[in-house]
Amino acid sequence: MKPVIRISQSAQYENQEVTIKGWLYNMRSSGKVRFLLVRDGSAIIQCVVVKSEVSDEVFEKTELLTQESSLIVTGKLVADKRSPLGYEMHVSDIEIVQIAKDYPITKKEHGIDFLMDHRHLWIRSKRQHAILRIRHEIINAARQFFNERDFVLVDSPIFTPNAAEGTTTLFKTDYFGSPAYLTQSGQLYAEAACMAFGRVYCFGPTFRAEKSKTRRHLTEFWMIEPEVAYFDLQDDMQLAEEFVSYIVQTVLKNRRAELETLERDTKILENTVPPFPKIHYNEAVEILKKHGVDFPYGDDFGGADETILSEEFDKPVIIHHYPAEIKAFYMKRDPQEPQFALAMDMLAPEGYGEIIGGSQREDDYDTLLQRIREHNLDEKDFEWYLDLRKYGSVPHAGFGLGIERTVAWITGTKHVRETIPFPRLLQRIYP
Ligand SMILES: NC(=O)C[C@H]([NH3+])C(=O)NS(=O)(=O)OC[C@H]1O[C@@H](n2cnc3c(N)ncnc32)[C@H](O)[C@@H]1O
Ligand SMILES: [Mg+2]
Repeated sequence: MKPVIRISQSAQYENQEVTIKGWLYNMRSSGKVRFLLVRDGSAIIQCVVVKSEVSDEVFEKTELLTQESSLIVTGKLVADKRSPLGYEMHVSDIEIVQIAKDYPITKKEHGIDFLMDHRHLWIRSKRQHAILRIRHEIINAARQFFNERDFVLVDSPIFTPNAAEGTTTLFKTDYFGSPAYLTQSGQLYAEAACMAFGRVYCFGPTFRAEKSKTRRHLTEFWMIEPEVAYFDLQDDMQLAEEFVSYIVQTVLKNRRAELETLERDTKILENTVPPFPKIHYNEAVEILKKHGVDFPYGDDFGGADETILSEEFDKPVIIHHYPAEIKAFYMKRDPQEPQFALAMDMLAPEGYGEIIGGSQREDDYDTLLQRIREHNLDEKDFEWYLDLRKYGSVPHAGFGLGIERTVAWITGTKHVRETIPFPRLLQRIYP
């Protein structure tokens, strides 16, 4: 029995007979030789079938094979400098598991709607596979970063009784006869957790009934949200830049092959190290004016503004001190300039826009109660949240990093629908 290996393990089995279980990615012939590109999810290897070196039965099997047929190949692994993998297999046996008839995604160009309708198959293609591999790396690095710094994972609930990020983008559901809402952000619960553990993070899907059909918006997206007791805005911004730098440098170290598949220019990624430029909202408005944008002072920045702002810098930029009027109820105001909230957004360069939103939280009971009332929120839904300001309240801050927008930037992918396995958009929840 030959060892069954993952293609990515080839280096450990050079000049040995091995078995690989996978699918036919592509095939070409040259007379009495067949070149099978076999993928197993870890990599792709060229398997060479020479008519004179195998039984007629094995060679005839190659005549039956089609794109994405599942098969088990056995043969000798030999070094080959021409192969991106560095190895190829000289086949001695083939077992066909299933012939794939009329696999719909062919090598020709397909429209995006067709590809999205076949997302469950499209994720097998080289580019999509590379993007999702990098997504995995980003999530792994993010968890590693927090685990190495003594953060405790305390996941927030998905069903919630309240709105965290405004009441206009809530998904409402019936919860045994009472209304409940799919979480927009795990933050409020992370604040409770940080009073118990000091420094926490939560990581999960979050939901926004956004009526936006932009390349940056999903209705279900994944967010990782740290929260730290005794942190202020400055601490928050420093944690954010260290966090993003760690993620980017880890991807550069571990996912070169995938970045090459995506033909990603990594210059700006190489440059993503602390410190990041940090500018006040007022400075950001000046930059927009310099670019001839007639920006209404006091507004939030839109996608186009964020693109202009992010293209001013050769690494992510943090904008802080947004007008309090346009920000969430929980944000603390700057005592020196109370018209501004102690908020920050991180914009990725190259026009990818906002990847992080965060702030220092209001820690005074009466002030927070006043904000809840000003925002016409139901006080009883926030009694627990107000308790955090009754029993040992402390300054604290945190942020949320959107996984999909971060994947889009790092992989150089224009639309977030290609950065999540099964995207949920304004007009799509299939497959
Ligand atoms: N713990 C916190 O302080 C997080 C805070 N409560 C929060 O939710 N901020 S945020 O609304 O700016 O969203 C944070 C990030 O979440 C991402 N985000 C936010 N909304 C979306 C949509 N609709 N689609 C994809 N990604 C989205 C984007 O990167 C934002 O910067
Ligand atoms: Mg935001």
